[in-house]
Amino acid sequence: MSTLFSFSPRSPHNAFLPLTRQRLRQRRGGLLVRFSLASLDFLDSDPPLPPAVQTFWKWMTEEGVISSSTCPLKPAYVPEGLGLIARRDIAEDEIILRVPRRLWVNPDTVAASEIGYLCTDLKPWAQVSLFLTRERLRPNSSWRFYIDILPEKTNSTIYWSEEELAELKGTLLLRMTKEMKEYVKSEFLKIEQEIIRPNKELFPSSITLDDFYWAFGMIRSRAFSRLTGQLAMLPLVDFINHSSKITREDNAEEMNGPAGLFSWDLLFCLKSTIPVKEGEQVFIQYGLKKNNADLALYYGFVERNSARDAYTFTFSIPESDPYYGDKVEIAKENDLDETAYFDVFMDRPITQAMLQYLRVAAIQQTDAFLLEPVFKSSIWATVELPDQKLLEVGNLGERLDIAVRVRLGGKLVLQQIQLEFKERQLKLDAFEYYQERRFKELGLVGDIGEIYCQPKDSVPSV
Ligand SMILES: C[S@@+](CC[C@H](N)C(=O)[O-])C[C@H]1O[C@@H](n2cnc3c(N)ncnc32)[C@H](O)[C@@H]1O
Repeated sequence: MSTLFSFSPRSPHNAFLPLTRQRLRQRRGGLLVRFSLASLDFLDSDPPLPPAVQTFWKWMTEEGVISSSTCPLKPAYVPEGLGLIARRDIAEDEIILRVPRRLWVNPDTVAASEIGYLCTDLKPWAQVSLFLTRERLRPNSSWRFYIDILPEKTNSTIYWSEEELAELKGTLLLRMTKEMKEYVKSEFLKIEQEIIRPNKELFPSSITLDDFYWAFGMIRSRAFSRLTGQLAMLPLVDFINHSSKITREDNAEEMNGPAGLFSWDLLFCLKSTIPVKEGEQVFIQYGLKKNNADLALYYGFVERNSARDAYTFTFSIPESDPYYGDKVEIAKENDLDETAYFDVFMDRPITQAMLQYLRVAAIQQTDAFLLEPVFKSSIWATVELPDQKLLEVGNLGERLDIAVRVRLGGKLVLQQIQLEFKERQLKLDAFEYYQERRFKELGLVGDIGEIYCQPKDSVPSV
């Protein structure tokens, strides 16, 4: 597999060269089938679109998914890579694409394929990853026109080199990336041993971990799952890019409808949630709840918007806790677990759920124990803002820019949390302790703290 980014050990910042159009053209070579492109004049573009994209568009036309006369969209080079441009004005909530189920790549597609019977015990993402990896290596794959338009990689941190990942030191994004890669690797090793090696006739080309990472990255950055209920890669729909200007997520619906000349099928329908003028790019919202670390991990970009700056705290109730069972039970009753994750966003208060979880976890411990991890000097020693300066200097390249913004976002949020906890610490004396409240409820403690040996109501008055 060729690589998009070249590295020079003497110049670490070369690792972060931006993805230029020239590079984009190189990555999507692919097969140019001799379709007549006469009816697809609207695909003319400067610079010209890669042959693989033209072939793919033609394929979609032949499949009856788009009509060159009525399709409101065309593919084009945009700052986000490839994207969809309006060929005419588009109205709010107008359906702009309909992709029939027979063209979705999902666990049903895998089940119906030659390797389907081998994949029944795999998780949906692993099934589709193995399928995509295999189809990519098969010269005569019936999915060739789709696979040829998929990029070789994105800027998702799962594709970053060790040198690039080193820029994320101290961030949760680094841990999330490493854990995710470890998880994918362990699934791959199992699949390799139990499925690929014993079935060489079905897997004639060798499949590497990097091939599997590629497929996983494509799924993470392009698959849809909300509507179909199961993960699905949706050719054509997955040309759509994200914009922070889009504030609605209800961009799709499913319906039965015509799917080609003589067929009827379930259709995945993509809508534009805002009106778009002819010539403008059509966008969707990839997830309002995602923070910048999520965006970097899944899609390989971040937003320059402090509302996405977040720090994800991971809290656990230790098994050694004498009240472990009770506490986990309370957590589960509140849709949490022995380990819980809480995003804290810039300029937004800490959520009640996080404070409640912490209180439960700390019952019968001191408040200092509760807060200690947050104030640990090893964390705070790094909480100054040299990254702000780096951003001001600018011209960092795409990946270093992502790393610096995620680091800085996390640090700013940690600083905000430190202030918030300090303020709470000052007010601690005025707070009622859990035990105190419980004792009051039981009548063992009075309003001003007087202690009774028996419930107050049963204390005889003298
Ligand atoms: C569903 S694909 C969209 C099509 C993609 N641009 C392409 O060239 O194939 C998602 C990928 O597009 C890119 N992308 C989408 N929205 C973006 C944005 N707002 N900023 C930067 N990159 C974006 C990222 O590489 C992301 O992983």
